[in-house]
Amino acid sequence: MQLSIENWLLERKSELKRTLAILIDPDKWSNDVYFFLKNGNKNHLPDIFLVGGSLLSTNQLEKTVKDLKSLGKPVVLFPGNSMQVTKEADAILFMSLISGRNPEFLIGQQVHAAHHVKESKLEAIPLGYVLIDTGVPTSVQYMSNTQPIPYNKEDIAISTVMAGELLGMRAFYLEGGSGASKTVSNTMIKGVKEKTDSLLFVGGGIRSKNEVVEKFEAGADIVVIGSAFEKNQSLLKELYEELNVTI
Ligand SMILES: CC(C)=CCC/C(C)=C/CC/C(C)=C/CC/C(C)=C/COP(=O)(O)OP(=O)(O)O
Ligand SMILES: O=P(O)(O)OC[C@@H](O)CO
Ligand SMILES: [Mg+2]
Repeated sequence: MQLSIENWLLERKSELKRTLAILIDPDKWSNDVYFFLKNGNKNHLPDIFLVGGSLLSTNQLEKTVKDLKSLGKPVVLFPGNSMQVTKEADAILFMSLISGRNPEFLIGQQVHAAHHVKESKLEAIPLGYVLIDTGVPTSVQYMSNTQPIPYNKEDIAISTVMAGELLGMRAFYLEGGSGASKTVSNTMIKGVKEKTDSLLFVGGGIRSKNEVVEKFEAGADIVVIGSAFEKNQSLLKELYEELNVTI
């Protein structure tokens, strides 16, 4: 029987395998990037693709997901709003922005999406999204109209994740937002890790192989790279060749 995406990620976690995710913004998806991935070395593909954006201004979500699916890797929706749902994906991070206090992103968007998600039979992974202030405002902060957790307030981040877990969330996404000027601190990742066994995604501003390794060593189960891959697709090759990140 095929494992659900969540169980597959949990199995990798229990085997201490590091999972590298590439975030694809459908607005930036192009045939060039597609053929680069399709024709390149299959060993240099990430373990999993996330697809989403805090704002989509093109109608390319379905095409992007279908193209990515053809590469043979799991494709998981990482939706910025209720419109970013398509049954073509393998799963959806069904998330609530728990670092913020905007009801629209705590529960409003989820209510809008609920029927569509159920009917699509997508696997939904209940996830707490935790935004950290890394100094420069990000799209997600602006679009969600929420205040991120202060950079050095590990205790707030830890309590937020604990509360999410008590509410039944099974995964957390700790991040500074796309293109963050600095990454979430290793101290914060370690602190959160000590208090939860749930799946931990870490992203935002991760640009180099050293940062990828650091975040895994601090406790990330899944490290997500978006902007750096958009700028330089060969980054994947470098990461796999020099770091063996998944093994
Ligand atoms: C469960 C459903 C259907 C929706 C949940 C909606 C919520 C709560 C979203 C959380 C907040 C949010 C807007 C997250 C977006 C995360 C994301 C896909 C970021 C990608 O980066 P961008 O923010 O688009 O960055 P750029 O502007 O740099 O492209
Ligand atoms: O684009 P970057 O900075 O890599 O961030 C990826 C993801 O965590 C954004 O939500
Ligand atoms: Mg985007």
